[in-house]
Amino acid sequence: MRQVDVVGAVIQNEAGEVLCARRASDKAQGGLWEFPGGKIEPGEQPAESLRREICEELGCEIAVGERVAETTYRYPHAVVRLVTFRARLVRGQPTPREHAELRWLPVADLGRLSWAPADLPTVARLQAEAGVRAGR
Ligand SMILES: Nc1nc2c([nH]c(=O)n2[C@H]2C[C@H](O)[C@@H](COP(=O)(O)OP(=O)(O)OP(=O)(O)O)O2)c(=O)[nH]1
Repeated sequence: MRQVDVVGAVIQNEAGEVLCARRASDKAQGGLWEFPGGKIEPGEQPAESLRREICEELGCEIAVGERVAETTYRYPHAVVRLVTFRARLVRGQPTPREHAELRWLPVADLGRLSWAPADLPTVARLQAEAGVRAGR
């Protein structure tokens, strides 16, 4: 089965809210929420791919920080290895060029969205770090 390496950005604003992006309905995992990002192209370093994808998808610039989580998830169409990184905006404001919707949410509320399955370990990690109890 096709294996894809994907990077996702956990972008937080000054209030600590996390930028959540809803996938367009015509894509794989359409309508589900994700951390914006995309596939690593051959020869790219993960942080480089992430900066490129955010620029293409959201029209802004980020600085990439430490890794949050890494998961491998077997979807019907491919095996996705997702690595998420903390990131902060350094220029511009995120604008949805490819996503159906963008939303800033407090970490405690992330569990209210329907996430792509590969993203759930990142959500759990962020909530554990913030001391949010499961099921809230
Ligand atoms: N960008 C991103 N993709 C994710 C996340 N979680 C997750 O399961 N995915 C999946 C969805 C896609 O199958 C794949 C990433 O694809 P992508 O966003 O680069 O591209 P796409 O669906 O437009 O790709 P394509 O196959 O149509 O070229 O990883 C996530 O948090 N961010």
